[in-house]
Amino acid sequence: MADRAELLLELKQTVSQCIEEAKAKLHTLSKDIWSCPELAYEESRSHDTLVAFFSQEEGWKVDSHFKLHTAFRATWGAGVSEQVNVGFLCEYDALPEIGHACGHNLIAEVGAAAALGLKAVLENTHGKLPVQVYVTVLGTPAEEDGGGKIDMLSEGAFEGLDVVFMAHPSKEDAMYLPCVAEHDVTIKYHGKASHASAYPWEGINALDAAVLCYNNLSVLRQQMKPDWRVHGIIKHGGVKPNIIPAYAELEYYLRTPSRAELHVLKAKAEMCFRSAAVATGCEFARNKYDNMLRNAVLEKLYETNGKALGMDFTTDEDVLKNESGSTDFGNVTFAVPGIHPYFYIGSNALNHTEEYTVAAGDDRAQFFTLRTAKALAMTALDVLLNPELLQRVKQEFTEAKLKEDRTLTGEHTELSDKH
Ligand SMILES: NCCCC[C@H](NC(=O)CCN)C(=O)O
Repeated sequence: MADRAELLLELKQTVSQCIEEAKAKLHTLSKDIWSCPELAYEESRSHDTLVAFFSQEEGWKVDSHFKLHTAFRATWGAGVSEQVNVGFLCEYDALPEIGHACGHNLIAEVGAAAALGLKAVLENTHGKLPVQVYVTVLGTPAEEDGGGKIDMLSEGAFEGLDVVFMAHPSKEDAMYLPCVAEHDVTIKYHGKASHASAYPWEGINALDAAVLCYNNLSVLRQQMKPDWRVHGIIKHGGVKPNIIPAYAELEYYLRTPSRAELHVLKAKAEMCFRSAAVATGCEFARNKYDNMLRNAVLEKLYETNGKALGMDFTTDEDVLKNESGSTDFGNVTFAVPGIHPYFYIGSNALNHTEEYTVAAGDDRAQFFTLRTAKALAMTALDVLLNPELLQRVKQEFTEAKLKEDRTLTGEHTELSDKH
């Protein structure tokens, strides 16, 4: 046991050193992505930058345009049977008008750095590990809109992975922040145009329907559970004041802490759409985001490694209980055990702001980004050197998934009976 502990410490020190030695090219990678923000499913340049990055590294097999046009896969390992397949994910989509305001360029850097560090160590263990290891990097586009990981899950991109890691820039270090289930919906109203002054009575005002829909959803909030969310915009409300709008369109996000509750909220919201007018179109998006299935074993390992590297994990109960965005990584956690910690980047700016865009491109973010990559790679080493630990990770995943699935069927039935 002491030998394993000594080996683990030695390998973790080597991982840190390898990532440090690669910091210049990793920074260039991140800055290249940051400087050319691309929207969901349109990340062609970022895809090419990451594919070139791994193609120039020795030993990686790179599949460009993997399952999705702007997704990729890079793999390293012997490809023998009985191996452990460790996955690292890279996100790289930006937000409309404000660029990388969620720091996805840093997510890509963390994934690449952790994979490089782990691979560098594994190349030199010469049989000291109890397992053969395969390292898989998946470039997963369109997290902010559409859910590229969900498309890739349905295409089998995550099959064979034993454990998966990524990390997300934030205003604090956290092993986990609440991630809720979410579904996009576009609501369309078709009316009839007419001159708004000369003969408005001849028109059918689609914008009126949109406004009523907006107000219906606003008053629905009184009957929503406090941790449900409904928020949206009127994307199209007419072209000129003197033309009765013949078309109006709204886009909304519906969110609940669990997959099961989302079903109930969607039903309530749909009644709001339809009661505003005879809604001529109500299209739920192709992909529904799941809540996150946590893994306490991996979170604890990550916390230990992060603290050893100087991370100061938040203990603010408000943040830990209420911070609730969504991510398509939630869907991944129902297929593969994994963690999606958050990391401080040297700024108190809030995600999805122009200030955060500046912070994500600032050199000051590099120290925190590389530290996170080291902690992820070290956490991977923890489970690779200790097969029993990996079994505990998988056991927890199986039990948590079973519990969620029971809730999904049970709560779904119970909630639908009530509404
Ligand atoms: N279908 C739209 C999902 C939006 C996902 C978005 N995610 C985040 O902000 C996490 C950080 N990228 C959200 O929660 O609004």
